[in-house]
Amino acid sequence: MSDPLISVKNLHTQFHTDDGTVRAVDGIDVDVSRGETVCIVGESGSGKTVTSESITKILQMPPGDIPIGEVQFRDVESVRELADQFPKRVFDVHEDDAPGTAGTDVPPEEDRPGDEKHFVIVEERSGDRISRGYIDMVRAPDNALRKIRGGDIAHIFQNPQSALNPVYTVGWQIVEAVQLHSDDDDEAARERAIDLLDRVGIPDAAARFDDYPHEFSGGMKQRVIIAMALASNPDVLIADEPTTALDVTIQAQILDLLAEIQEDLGMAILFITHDLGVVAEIADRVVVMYAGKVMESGEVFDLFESPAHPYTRALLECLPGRGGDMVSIGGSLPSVTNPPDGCRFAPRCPHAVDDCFTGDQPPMYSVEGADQEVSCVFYGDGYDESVVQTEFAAAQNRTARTDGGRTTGRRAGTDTDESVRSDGGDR
Ligand SMILES: Nc1ncnc2c1ncn2[C@@H]1O[C@H](COP(=O)(O)OP(=O)(O)OP(=O)(O)O)[C@@H](O)[C@H]1O
Ligand code: NI
Repeated sequence: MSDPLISVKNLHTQFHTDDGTVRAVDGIDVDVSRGETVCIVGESGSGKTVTSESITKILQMPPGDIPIGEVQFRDVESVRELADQFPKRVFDVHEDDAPGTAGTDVPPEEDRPGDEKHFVIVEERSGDRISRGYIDMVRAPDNALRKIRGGDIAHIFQNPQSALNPVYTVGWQIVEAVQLHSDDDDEAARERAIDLLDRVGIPDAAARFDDYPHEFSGGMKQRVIIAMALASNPDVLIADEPTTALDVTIQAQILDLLAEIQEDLGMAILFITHDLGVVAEIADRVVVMYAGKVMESGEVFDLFESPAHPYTRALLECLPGRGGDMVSIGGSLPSVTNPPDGCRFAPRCPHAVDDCFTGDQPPMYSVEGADQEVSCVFYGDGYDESVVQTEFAAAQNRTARTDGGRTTGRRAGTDTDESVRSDGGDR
């Protein structure tokens, strides 16, 4: 299997505020491969935007800070290009191994202190040519990041208004984006801009070239933004709620457009949304975030078919047409400056047992028979995962019955502890 194009590893993004350190993203892993759409989904405040902005460091730093973690950009062309310009670190090359199976000896991050300068990591060569490696965007200096941002990795945002300059024509703004990444003269750039407008479905593109942003509807503006993002032929598109401001019909059209473009160009898309309906439309893989942590990740059909984490189940039940009513999840996100021990979702989880309230967030366990991983103690040894695979709402009722109504999350489910633990973790 080939490497993902983007590998977010153990990312921690914090904000130092007067009220303490906000742990907005608290050790998450996300992979995105070429041709793949990965959706990060979660409630408001779960850390989706901060994650996406940490990847290319468009995040304001300070107040933002990334004390731990790597964002590996594994585009070998970019690695070669930057390796020529910046100091690079070469790790052991296993030339004897069969192609594509070479092991690497890249030490874990904590064993590479003071290595900031070496953000270009070469893992493998064939002859003199770099064949495998990555750019660690967290450590990359601004001049290296500028090459990648808007070129190899493009961002689109929720509000097209703010991304377009009202005083310049739409055509001119795309020409500018084209020329930023090519040597095209004005004539060639103009032609390319019209092609791009046409590509994103602006009717009569040549005639609209000289129009100003205010002459476009919201949906058409978002198409223009996508055209600008495509101007550089990016390998990765990061889209943060790009359709949230649009009405449903237009939203569906924009999602179709992105899927189409992806099929044509084979780029990787990281798509941020709080809307599981949108996820169902476009995702290949899903990452469910909650309070700065990943609760569950997996292939979209598996995850919708059999959500593993109680939080994912709760989110899915909020979808109209599922589980009857719009059930909203009781309670609210935990404190971001002083998060609880154990699973971040435990205080709101109807299945929580004592182990859910101690230690760190549970590790990511593989879900048997599915392409899915879940951070929930019930998937560990000695637990029976079927306990959490009941309907969320039903489980809530049952908890209320056995508990005589739950006043604190802390004791929820303790009187069912014995039935929950299955000896030796038989399945
Ligand atoms: N500049 C900042 N200073 C302090 N805290 C911040 C800052 N930016 C974000 N946060 C906090 O980080 C956490 C994650 O925010 P983020 O914007 O990533 O959430 P989100 O999942 O994108 O939510 P939404 O769906 O509302 O966009 C929140 O608690 C937020 O208040
Ligand atoms: Ni956001």
